[in-house]
Amino acid sequence: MRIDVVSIFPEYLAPLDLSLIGRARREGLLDLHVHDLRSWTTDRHRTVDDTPYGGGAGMVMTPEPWAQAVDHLASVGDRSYAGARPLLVVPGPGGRRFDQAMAHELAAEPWLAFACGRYEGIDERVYDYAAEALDGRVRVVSLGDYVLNGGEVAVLAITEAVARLLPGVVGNAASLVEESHEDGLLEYPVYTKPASWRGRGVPPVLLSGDHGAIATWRHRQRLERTAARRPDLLEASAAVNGDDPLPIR
Ligand SMILES: NC(=S)c1ccno1
Repeated sequence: MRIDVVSIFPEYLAPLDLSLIGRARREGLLDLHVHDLRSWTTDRHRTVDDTPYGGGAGMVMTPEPWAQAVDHLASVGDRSYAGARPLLVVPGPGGRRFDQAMAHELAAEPWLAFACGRYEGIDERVYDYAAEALDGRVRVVSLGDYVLNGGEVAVLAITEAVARLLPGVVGNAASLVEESHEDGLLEYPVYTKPASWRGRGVPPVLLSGDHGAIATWRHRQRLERTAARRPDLLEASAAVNGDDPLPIR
């Protein structure tokens, strides 16, 4: 997978050099290109914003640098990928909610590009321009119903959630199963040595060696934890599957 990120703070993406994502890049599983939007400015101050038409607080990101960034991505597609175009993801509070299902969707894409807005946002005409230049593949995506100062933090989160699903990135693919949100349930509690710690023990079933009993216990823990913390997930599952949210009584 190739990922391009355009930002006025490229150094914000430095954490993508670390840990599993950094190793995936070094092993060629992930081809990451981070671009400074200001490299597509022409004035002495490398300006990327201006006052909003219609008034209001703050500044709006001007369209031209973004259009040149989009043109660069299209030219990369023409030059190196037989005319292919990336799916452009623009993080923003007004976007479609990012979730594990979308992480899988994005992980199936060969090429993602992220546009990190700042200030009060990007001139709306850029979205239309990008849609024309990128075969209509532009998606505004929100991590949640809250406001960040820009898209970079969201790109870090989305990139990690997506890249870890790529074959070979997470050492043991089995660890991706039974994770929270993979099948509509939260994950079960985990324990490790020592068996007795500051007067607290480990559930005896986990020390029993009875794998069937352990699996049953873990599933029940997932159901109970989901019911306690995220009942909405159970209601959504019941609405879709028509099943009793807590079949184990
Ligand atoms: N909620 C998201 S993803 C966001 C991006 C910028 N501000 O909020």
